[in-house]
Amino acid sequence: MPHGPPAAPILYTFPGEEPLVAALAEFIIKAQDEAIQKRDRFTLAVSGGSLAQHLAGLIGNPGVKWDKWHIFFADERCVPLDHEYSNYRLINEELLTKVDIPAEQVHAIDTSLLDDLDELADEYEQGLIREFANRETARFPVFDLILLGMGPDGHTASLFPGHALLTESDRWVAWIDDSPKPPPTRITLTFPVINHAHKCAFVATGAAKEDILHTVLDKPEEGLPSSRVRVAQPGMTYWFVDDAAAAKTEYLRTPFKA
Ligand SMILES: O=C(O)[C@H](O)[C@@H](O)[C@H](O)[C@H](O)COP(=O)(O)O
Repeated sequence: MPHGPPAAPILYTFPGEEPLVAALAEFIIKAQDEAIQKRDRFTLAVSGGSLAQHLAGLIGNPGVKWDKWHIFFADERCVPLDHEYSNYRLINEELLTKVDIPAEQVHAIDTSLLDDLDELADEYEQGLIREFANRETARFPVFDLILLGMGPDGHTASLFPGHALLTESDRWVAWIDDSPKPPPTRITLTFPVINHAHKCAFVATGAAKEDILHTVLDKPEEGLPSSRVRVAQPGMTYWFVDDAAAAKTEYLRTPFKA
């Protein structure tokens, strides 16, 4: 896939949770259909946090072809898979246990490597290489869709403001042991991987996000991690936001159309 400079993100706003959840499901299913048509599979990376509950529109949705889905984690906390902090546990409880996705198509971290973060991140990267090798010729894996959240400090995945990882240009998966949001040890996809996706979509809701959304969208020159998500063309970056989170941003709204 040829990659050009990134286009400006597209902002969709919704009056509340319900229409946002419905629109997000429609958007994901469209991305799924395009991917299956071209590649007969749908590769997705998901974050933790509140994102999981915003995926509820996929449950029981006849448009979803679960057998074609291959799910990775945009970031994961380095804890056992049944730990309260585990992103896998969260997505599993909120979504995966309620749908019919083959277990081997959900790529959790290898928790036998929790004592060696280098090995853990490397093994996760190997999983990406196994998934994407021979399917894409690009230098980086090209996910069909990456779903992200945004923290109140502007972080996304486990890419935090001011962290050395913001300039990582080589690794696909990196680890950190100094996350300001607990727990401290995490692995994360890096910016080159995120920005090579076919599509990347943020979901941010609630008044607690209004200030940071204003900074991230209206002042990208401040270089906060969420502002650095700019998918290379022909890919695109999207924001799914409720009116409460969008209260302060002056960024141009686009009417939603899947
Ligand atoms: O594992 C994590 O901590 C997340 O991947 C993180 O990047 C999250 O998406 C944001 O902190 C937003 O979280 P909320 O949506 O819960 O505010």
